[in-house]
Amino acid sequence: MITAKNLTKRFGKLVALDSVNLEIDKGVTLILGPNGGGKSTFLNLCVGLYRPSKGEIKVLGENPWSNDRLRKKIGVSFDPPALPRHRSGGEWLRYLAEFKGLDDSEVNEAAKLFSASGYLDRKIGEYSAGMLKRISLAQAFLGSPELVLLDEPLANLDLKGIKEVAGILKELAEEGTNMVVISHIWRPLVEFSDRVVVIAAGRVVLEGTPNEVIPNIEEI
Ligand SMILES: Nc1ncnc2c1ncn2[C@@H]1O[C@H](COP(=O)(O)OP(=O)(O)OP(=O)(O)O)[C@@H](O)[C@H]1O
Repeated sequence: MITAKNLTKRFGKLVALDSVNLEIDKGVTLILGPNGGGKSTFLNLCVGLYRPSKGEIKVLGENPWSNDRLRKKIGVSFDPPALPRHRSGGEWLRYLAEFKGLDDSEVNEAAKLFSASGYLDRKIGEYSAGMLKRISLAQAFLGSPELVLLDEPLANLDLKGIKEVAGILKELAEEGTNMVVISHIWRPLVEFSDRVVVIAAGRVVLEGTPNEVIPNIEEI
């Protein structure tokens, strides 16, 4: 699904990702690692918001940089969610549905999935952090994309919400949704993850099945 070859991203003198070679297959891949390690930078390169400084990245066989055709095929939830404050959640999801060539009914389905239907008419700027997260998750799964990338899907949710959303992600995984998930709250997600990748200081430092990787992450 995703191939990175010598993928490097610099911000001025800072090397956020340093010659990363990584192959992400179908299924669920969990990306872990310390703050500032380069995880979100990797996600931003995957969705074409950043352009590599060196090396290359291919997502579903395409170069993601400024690639609207690819953006229509994938779903993404950022952290913090980057959503327009003066629009309602419903307006934003309908705008995205139109961009992706989807029917409006998909908006209701995605909102229902994350229990966000009750506030689709309210302005995003009025949402609590948890409500914002649910709309952002609905955005990611809108129209059942081939690949969904999630940055901290469990952040800002209360304990009940964490359990609920982890359960939904598990069901979607079992139905065959391909996901790349960055999460500091990894315990509820690891049981249904196929692979775990640890990125620290701009490099992939561990990679394998959960059984191979999790026992070795104490120091992260
Ligand atoms: N747009 C940017 N401009 C300048 N520096 C950036 C930018 N985005 C990220 N960085 C830097 O790149 C490094 C990696 O950041 P990144 O957000 O990818 O880490 P992360 O692993 O997602 O961290 P966290 O777990 O805290 O979310 C950090 O040193 C960060 O300050």
